[in-house]
Amino acid sequence: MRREIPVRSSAGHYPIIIEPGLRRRIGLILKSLPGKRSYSSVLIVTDRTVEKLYLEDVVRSFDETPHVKIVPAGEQSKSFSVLEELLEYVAGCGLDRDSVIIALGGGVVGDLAGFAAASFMRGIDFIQVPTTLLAHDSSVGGKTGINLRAGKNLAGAFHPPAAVCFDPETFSSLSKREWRSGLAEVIKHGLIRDPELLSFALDIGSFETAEDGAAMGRLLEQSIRVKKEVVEEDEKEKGIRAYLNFGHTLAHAVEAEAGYGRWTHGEAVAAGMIFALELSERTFGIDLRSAEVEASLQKLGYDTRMYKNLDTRSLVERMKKDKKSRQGDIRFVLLKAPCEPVLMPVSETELLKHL
Ligand SMILES: NC(=O)c1ccc[n+]([C@@H]2O[C@H](COP(=O)([O-])OP(=O)(O)OC[C@H]3O[C@@H](n4cnc5c(N)ncnc54)[C@H](O)[C@@H]3O)[C@@H](O)[C@H]2O)c1
Ligand SMILES: O=C(O)C(=O)C[C@@H](O)[C@H](O)[C@H](O)COP(=O)(O)O
Ligand SMILES: [Zn+2]
Repeated sequence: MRREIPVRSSAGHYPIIIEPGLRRRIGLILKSLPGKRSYSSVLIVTDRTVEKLYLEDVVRSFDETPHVKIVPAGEQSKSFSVLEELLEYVAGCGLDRDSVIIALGGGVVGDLAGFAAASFMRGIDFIQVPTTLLAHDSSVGGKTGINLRAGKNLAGAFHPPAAVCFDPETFSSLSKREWRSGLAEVIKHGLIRDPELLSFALDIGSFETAEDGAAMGRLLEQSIRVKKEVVEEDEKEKGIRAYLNFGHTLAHAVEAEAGYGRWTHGEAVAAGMIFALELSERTFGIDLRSAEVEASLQKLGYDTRMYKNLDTRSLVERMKKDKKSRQGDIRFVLLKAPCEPVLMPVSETELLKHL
């Protein structure tokens, strides 16, 4: 069954389309986008793993063979060197301002290709074709970018996609580890805004259950709705969008400190969320059932304490470079009650005590 969710953005509206088999109809979708003239050139960006699985289906959906750029799979591709190579390729293929870049893959490909589209000729269209559960988060809202040695996502742009096209059939090839990574962002959306989604996601029991069509549809759609509501209200993170960073202050420090790709983004976010829950409980003197949430996460195979093996002072130094910091003051998204996030400073002393 086809589902379509419109998202309001500074560039107008874009559709999120969820439909089994959609990867075989991307060419048609492009022709049917409201208000779009036909694109002069199409370039698909994908990674080595997704290329083998789904590239041919997408390529065949076009009347004329599109350009293709394949990047290595994994977080290391969100780098200046890969971006530079990609942009040179885009220019070499002769794309112009009426061209479109298609990001076929997970969050890494989406963030990288989206940033290439945001910067090439100061901005051309791009379409997200997400193939991981995690990318329900990364494909919506227009945040694009790459990592610097100094920190995660430190170079990037807000550049809303022209469309987001989910083919849930592509999730069938995801490893358990990638399911786990994606579920962490679903749980985040539950924790900050949707208690019913939170219970459903925590009780999922196994990733085999999550793969079941009905359960997957529910996880995907409810989680997308939370993301949509937040980014529609605050596209450029002037206010409530920062709440989507729940668990990320520590997570991004962990990812950079351990070496990009050592932990998946969702694994790091899961640990970061438990840390933020405990910090919230201490700060506000309330019970947010952090121990229960942690037990559920551990049952699903998350290592919620992996940051314990990393140097505490280095983690704190990295957190100072987080985009939410102001004049070196680290700010965390905490919960003052279930589903009631706040953004507030947390002292270094407090962090060093609990890390
Ligand atoms: N822009 C945003 O708002 C936003 C939001 C959340 C996360 N992110 C970013 O997203 C990235 C993580 O995304 P991700 O977890 O999708 O990582 P990813 O893109 O690296 O994909 C994970 C792995 O799964 C493989 N893969 C992708 N689709 C597959 C499929 N259908 N079957 C089998 N294997 C498949 C990939 O090749 C890769 O090895 C991080 O860099 C994170 O910072 C961005
Ligand atoms: O969309 C957002 O805003 C988010 O914070 C979603 C996060 O899950 C995502 O990891 C995002 O890339 C983090 O953004 P950043 O601005 O902290 O780099
Ligand atoms: Zn995230």
